[in-house]
Amino acid sequence: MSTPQQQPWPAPIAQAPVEATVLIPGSKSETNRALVLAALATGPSVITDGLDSRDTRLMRDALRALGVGITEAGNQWTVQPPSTLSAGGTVDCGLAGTVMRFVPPIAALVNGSVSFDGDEQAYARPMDVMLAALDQLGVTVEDQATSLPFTLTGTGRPAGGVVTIDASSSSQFVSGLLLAGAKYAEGIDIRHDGEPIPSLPHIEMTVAMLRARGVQVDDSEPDRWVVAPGPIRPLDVSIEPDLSNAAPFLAAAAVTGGTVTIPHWPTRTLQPGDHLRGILEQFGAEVRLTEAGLTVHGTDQLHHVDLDLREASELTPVVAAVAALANTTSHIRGVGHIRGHETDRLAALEFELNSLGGHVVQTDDGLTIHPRLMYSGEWRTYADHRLAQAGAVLGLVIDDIVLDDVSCVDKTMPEFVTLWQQMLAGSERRSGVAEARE
Ligand SMILES: O=C(O)C1=C[C@@H](OP(=O)(O)O)[C@@H](O)[C@H](O)C1
Ligand SMILES: C=C(OP(=O)(O)O)C(=O)O
Repeated sequence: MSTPQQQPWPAPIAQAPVEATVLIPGSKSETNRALVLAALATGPSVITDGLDSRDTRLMRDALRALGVGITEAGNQWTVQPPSTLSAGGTVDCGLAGTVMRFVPPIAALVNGSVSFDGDEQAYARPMDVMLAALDQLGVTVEDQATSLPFTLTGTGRPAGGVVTIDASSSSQFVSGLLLAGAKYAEGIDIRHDGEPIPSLPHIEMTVAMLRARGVQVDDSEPDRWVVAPGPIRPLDVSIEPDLSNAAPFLAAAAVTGGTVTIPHWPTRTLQPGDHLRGILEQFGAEVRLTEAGLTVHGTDQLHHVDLDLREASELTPVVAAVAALANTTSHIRGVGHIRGHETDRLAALEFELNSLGGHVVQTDDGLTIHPRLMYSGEWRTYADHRLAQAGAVLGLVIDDIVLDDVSCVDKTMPEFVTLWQQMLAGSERRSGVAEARE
């Protein structure tokens, strides 16, 4: 299906330490969960400050293809669930994990067929676990497909009950089944059997958002989630800023010795991006959470780190970029599954950092990063928004880094380039660099 046009981008160097306050748009993970739950609810819900990006547009269009009414008026979207979900549609998943893992369990509620496709690159992302789970639930998966594209045929109301899966390749398999499970006749009893599940905070976010809508979820046993059948209450919600998308901006403060504030940083949140506070401290930055938001102040020290990022694996590319600029060798562990993210992120980071002069080695479950003097060159982004963010961070302090394609930021933050440029322009004005150049 259609993919965005490639757009090369010379990543701007920081002429001065960055000094900026950056407003970060809404959380992808929260927005797409809020949309799905609103679509399955017993009445209309209003979502305020939802993220408007490719992944959430794909989700809105996917739900519309199933007959859900969604009207958008500025920063408020009203979601009107249909009395019955409709069959016959095609869902474009793009490269969005949340669309390809959250929508099929809803399609299981349709009496008839729904087809799923996506970017060619999405065909490589793990789907086998979800398709096998749906098969256990009585949904027909045409041609026994194990990845995108595929067609599902449901009978209207799956029985539900016990489903045993190995979710070690993505927490989204558990979240997807949880989100729809209350609508199955017997609810759902998900049991994980395998290596540890990554990104557990994202599953906790799913559970919390279900409970906020009156759904009973028992997660008292490790690796087991039991959802009672029942209605999902409509709920009007405001979406938090996307804390993972704050990563490159906060990293900019750390690597340039500047100061960046992100307003509206929640004091309590289930977003794994909140781990950035501890991570940046370990790199040697000063981190303060006040009423003004989260402020990161870079010091003249960039320490190496030894981090298990299993819970917050989507931070790996930006963390790896910072680590490549640190004083000595860093280790990132617990993220073997990100080989199945937008691209094989471990291979991509190893290759790209090494091609700029770094010395990075993949391990079974992460990266060993030996900082070296790095030099100008092309940074390939592999259609991965977080690779683009990592390249932008490096470009702040290494001359002439050119991203082969920055359009991929549309996935979760279409305004990335504008916000990045504003951050740098404001910093130059404050430091007087801009005037000195004129
Ligand atoms: O449920 C979610 O919203 C997400 C779960 C995580 O997926 P994995 O468990 O596949 O890492 C995360 O990396 C992704 O960006 C968003
Ligand atoms: C892994 C990510 O996305 P997705 O939701 O497509 O899995 C990500 O945003 O880093």
